[in-house]
Amino acid sequence: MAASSIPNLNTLRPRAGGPSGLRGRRRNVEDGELSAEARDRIVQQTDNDASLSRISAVELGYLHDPFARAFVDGPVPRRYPIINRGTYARTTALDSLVLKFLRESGDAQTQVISLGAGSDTRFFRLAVEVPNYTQRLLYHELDFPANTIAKTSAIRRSSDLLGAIQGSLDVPQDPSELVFHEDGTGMRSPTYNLHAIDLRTLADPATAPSVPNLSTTAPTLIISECCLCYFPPATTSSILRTITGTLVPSPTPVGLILYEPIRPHDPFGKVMVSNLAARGIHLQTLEAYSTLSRQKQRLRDVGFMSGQGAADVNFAFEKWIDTEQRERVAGLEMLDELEEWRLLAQHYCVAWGWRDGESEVFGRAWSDVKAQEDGGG
Ligand SMILES: C[S@@+](CC[C@H](N)C(=O)[O-])C[C@H]1O[C@@H](n2cnc3c(N)ncnc32)[C@H](O)[C@@H]1O
Repeated sequence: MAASSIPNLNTLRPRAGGPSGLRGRRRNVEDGELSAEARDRIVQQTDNDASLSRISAVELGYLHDPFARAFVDGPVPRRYPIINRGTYARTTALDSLVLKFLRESGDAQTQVISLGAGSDTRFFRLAVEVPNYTQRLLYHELDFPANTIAKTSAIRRSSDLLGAIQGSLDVPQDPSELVFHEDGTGMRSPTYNLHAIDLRTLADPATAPSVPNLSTTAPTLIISECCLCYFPPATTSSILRTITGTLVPSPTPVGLILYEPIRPHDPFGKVMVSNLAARGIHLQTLEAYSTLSRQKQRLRDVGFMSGQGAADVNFAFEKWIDTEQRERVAGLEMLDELEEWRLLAQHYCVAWGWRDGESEVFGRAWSDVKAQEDGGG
């Protein structure tokens, strides 16, 4: 397993003797030992791990995703059963929040801004699964140039990815609607847009780069799936304030979905933190937003005042996914240690919050989503 394969459900599994465990590691990589470029590279490469986990879950039948393979060449190692289940639960949980928002929006134009999207396939899956929504959806993915260049090149090579984008356009035949940047770092279209932007440059609204094709008025869903956790808490708040204050200002409704690790202070959490440190990653948000209530408070602090909710992945798997699907997933692979799955899944959370304008689109979409209280099962 690659040393850069962090941090998701895969490598945070605290199995001391296992391939991703601590045994054999003599010391952690201290922050000061790495240059800023080296630290950025480690963070960029976390996408590779997310992508490999997605493919493992797809190939074993957990997820249906005809696009996951388009971003990775060669054989993909099979992940542990609890990791595959985690990838399934996380993807399904986030999908359900996204779909509730799109469904509730009806015929209105909508927008998604996916921060640190990496090789994420959500837009492409939506384009084929719910094409009636994606024709009215402006979808923006932001990541480091290193990752958007790779994704742009994969899109150019893949008739399936291109077909999904073209199929989402109202006028699929018009080639002028789909433009690849000359430098190969991204692309734009009336639906799918890929931007090479270092998110830290959004922290200061005065110098933030423009995001082409961004609507200031369409109800907007921001997704951070294991991304904002890489920044200091003050930087994540500034980035979110720039988006909600300058790029998509009030009264446009804006919702946010976060997926990131939590609970660093119990024995499992401590190993999780050590595993990350051994690879040169110090997640500052993990300390600051360590519980579900702290996650909800942070959402309020950055202006998502109309509503907030949070749940760990174990809760989302138990309460959001219907019995039939859970039984299907349970039948795919033997899960030796149910307790290990629960522990792992309790250390990742989905948090969501919104600022509604008059339309109250997020309130209608999300107010009935089952949230979890801290300490609750
Ligand atoms: C763990 S990966 C998650 C990828 C994707 N969201 C998923 O869940 O499959 C984290 C992503 O955040 C991106 N990222 C982290 N810091 C970033 C920054 N400063 N600017 C742009 N992207 C960043 C990384 O490059 C990487 O693609």
